[in-house]
Amino acid sequence: MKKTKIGFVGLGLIGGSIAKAVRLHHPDYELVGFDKNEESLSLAVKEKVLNASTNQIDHNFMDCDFIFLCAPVSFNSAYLTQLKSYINKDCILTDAGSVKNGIHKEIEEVGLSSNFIGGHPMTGSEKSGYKNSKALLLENSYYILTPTQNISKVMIDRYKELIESIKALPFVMDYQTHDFVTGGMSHLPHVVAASLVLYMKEHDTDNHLMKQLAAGGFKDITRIASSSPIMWEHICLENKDNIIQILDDYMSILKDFKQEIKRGEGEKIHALFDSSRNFRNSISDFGSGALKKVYGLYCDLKDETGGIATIASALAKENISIRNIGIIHNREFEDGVLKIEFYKSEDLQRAKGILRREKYIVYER
Ligand SMILES: NC(=O)C1=CN([C@@H]2O[C@H](COP(=O)(O)OP(=O)(O)OC[C@H]3O[C@@H](n4cnc5c(N)ncnc54)[C@H](O)[C@@H]3O)[C@@H](O)[C@H]2O)C=CC1
Ligand SMILES: O=C(O)C(=O)Cc1ccc(O)cc1
Repeated sequence: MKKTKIGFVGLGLIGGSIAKAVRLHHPDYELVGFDKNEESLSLAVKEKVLNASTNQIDHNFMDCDFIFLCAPVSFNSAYLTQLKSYINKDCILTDAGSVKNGIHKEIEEVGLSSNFIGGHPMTGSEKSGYKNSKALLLENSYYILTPTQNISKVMIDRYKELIESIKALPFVMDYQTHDFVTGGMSHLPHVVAASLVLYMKEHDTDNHLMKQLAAGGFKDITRIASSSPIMWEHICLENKDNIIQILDDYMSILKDFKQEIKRGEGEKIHALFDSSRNFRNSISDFGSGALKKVYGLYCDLKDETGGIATIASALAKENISIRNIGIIHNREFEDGVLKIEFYKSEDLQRAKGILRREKYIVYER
């Protein structure tokens, strides 16, 4: 029987992570890749993530069951015409781009709509490149699929199966809804994070006191300002109409803050923060969060040296893998608590039992 074959165009953070996840869960699949960065390609071949690499779109892409386009958004469409000659009728062509309207239109123009299902993993990082890619990056994350009107249900189901097999969570929607929703929950926050950093850069004191003294809040909210400028240039240009409308709506909320502060209206300022706090608290950090399906808990630390290590080793002894662990401080937990995330719901349930048995106070939000 023919082995499942998957082609990758662009093997950076996302392409590399998808390829590594497929390799982890399907060691027998044949993976081929093209990237303009030859170092990434040779590393991927050396690590046996790819079976073969190429420095152009060529016969290596023949007979693929899936082809993933994972270059920066506007570069993905550049390869459609070349790829078309290698794509057979059952090949699922997909992308990983953060914006969908451009690629859906190009796909229509090139005549590949019976092969195309847009794809967008709702996970990532401010880092880029194959060297930062990880097999587990996509695990438990939503993975949005935007099928064309012309694609068969059988093809959608095949794509969903692949995504589920690498432990991500497929979520189907039309590409227009995708671009509005990601505009509000991902593109706007990236623009806001960048603008906060630029505010500090341009308005700090001569001896850089803001930069030196910036607390956790500034760092939390601006982590994503370290993301790839080329990626965000493409996203802003491709989702221009949505982002402009969203920025207008956002700026009107900023104006409300400015107006109430100017008027010295304590009650109204309070109401803005209160309404925001209530809504933020209704978004679970775990489970049904907008970006990641994560299983986690908060736990009060005992006041002793090596407190985190004690908890980590109690869980390790029971073979529970920790996805993420760290102390957080916020208004809700003013003294700081330990936030622990797990890969699986069963691990969360077992960890809760173990920690409560050890007399830790455990919270879920
Ligand atoms: N970074 C993130 O957190 C997320 C990114 N995405 C989307 O995934 C796509 C890839 O992003 P990343 O992997 O983060 O970027 P990246 O910069 O890590 O990787 C992009 C890869 O494409 C290659 N590349 C660039 N131009 C190319 C060209 N003309 N031809 C062939 N290869 C080319 C680069 O050498 C690099 O290996 C983008 O469309 C982005 O919108 C989606 C979800 C999350
Ligand atoms: O690092 C983060 O928190 C992100 O928000 C990453 C990210 C960037 C772009 C996407 O299209 C999806 C996710």
